This record gives sequence, C-alpha cells and structure tokens, in this order.
Amino acid sequence: MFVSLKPLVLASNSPRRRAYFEDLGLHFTVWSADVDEQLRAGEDPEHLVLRLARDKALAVCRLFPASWIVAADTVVCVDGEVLGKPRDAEEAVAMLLALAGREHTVRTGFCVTCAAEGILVRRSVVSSVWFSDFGEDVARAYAATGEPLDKAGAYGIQGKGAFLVQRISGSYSNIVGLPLCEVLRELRRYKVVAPRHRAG
Ligand SMILES: Cc1cn([C@H]2C[C@H](O)[C@@H](COP(=O)(O)OP(=O)(O)OP(=O)(O)O)O2)c(=O)[nH]c1=O
Repeated sequence: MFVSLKPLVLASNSPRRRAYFEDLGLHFTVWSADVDEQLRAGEDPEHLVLRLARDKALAVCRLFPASWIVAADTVVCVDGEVLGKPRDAEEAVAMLLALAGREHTVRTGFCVTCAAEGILVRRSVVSSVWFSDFGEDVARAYAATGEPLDKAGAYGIQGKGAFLVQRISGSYSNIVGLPLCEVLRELRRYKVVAPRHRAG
C-alpha cells in the first residue's frame, strides 16, 4: 500500500507495532531499544511518553544515523496514576480491577527522527476506554492467559482482552500502541513513505 522512500527503522520490541508497519506494506528494519522506563517524580503522562519515545528513538539513532527512526511508548492512566506493563500476574489482576467498571485513558507518545537530516518530531495521542464491570474471578481468569503481561494497563484490546471493553473514544491503533494516522502523517510529511503507485 505504501513504499518506504528512505531507510526506515522501527525502534521497538512490540509485535503490534511491527504488524502495523507490515500492514502498511513498508520495508523497514526492526531494532529494539532498551531504555529505563521509570516514571520520574512529578512527571505527567504526556511528558513521560514523549520522553520515553525520544529515548528509544535516540538509542537506535546512534546506530543508524542515516536512517529514519520511529519509536513509541504507551501508558494507561487512571485516577492520576500511570500504569505501565505489570510485573507479574498478581499486579496484572490489581491493574485490571483498578480499571473495571469505569473510564481510563491510553496515551501513546511517538518520535520520528533522522540524525543526518537534523529532524526530531514528537507527538502524543490520547484515547479513552470504558471497561465493563467485572470481578476478581474474571480478572484472574484473564491474567492467567498471560496476555496482560507485556501490555500497558494489563490488557490487549486487540486480543482476548477485547471482552473487557464496552466502548472507546479516539484512535484505536493508539490503544494498540501506535497511532497510525498521526505516525503516517509525519512519515509522509518528510517523504519517508509514500503511497505505492503501480504501473498498468
Ligand atoms: C492498552 C494496550 C497496550 N498494548 C501494548 C502496546 C505496547 O506494546 C505495550 C506498552 O509498552 P511499551 O513500553 O509502550 O512498548 P513495548 O515495551 O511493548 O515495546 P517497545 O518499548 O520495544 O517499543 O502495551 C496493547 O498491545 N494493547 C492494548 O490494548
């Protein structure tokens, strides 16, 4: 659907982010960026996801200075608390119960950068999600599937966790970890990618 016009690197371990790039038809390299994802005292969620997206992008940028790097970070926010990925099944259950029967937000920050061209762009996108009300038995049953362990807020809207979600407002792909409209807009703006034109 789209072609990569310039060398492109997805700085991510996330299979969801990789699948989104593959769906677009892009040619890209995947390089994981391991950075310290700790929240700093007094840091708000928007600042956190923008900082981590930049840190992940810059860690990979050093290795590919002539390439365009895309990195992202996703968190769930409820009651002023930031939920990242749970450490274990117990923490997953606690996170799920904190989200049950109410609204929370999912925020993804992303960074598009190229050292050779002196560009670094960051944006963040927020979506709202309403969970149905459920009890500890349901939270434990879902946590036991293992699906929550590598996901912010301990659920995957795109997977088994879909049954938790009553409704959403805003970008769906943002909840899954990469706000596609906004990322594609930046990649097209800098002519990193373009729609594919087939002859005949
Ligand atoms: C809320 C939600 C999050 N997630 C995922 C998106 C992200 O992969 C993950 C949040 O962790 P992140 O730290 O944003 O990303 P990651 O560790 O998976 O990958 P990397 O840092 O290497 O890019 O949660 C879902 O897949 N579905 C959901 O519904």
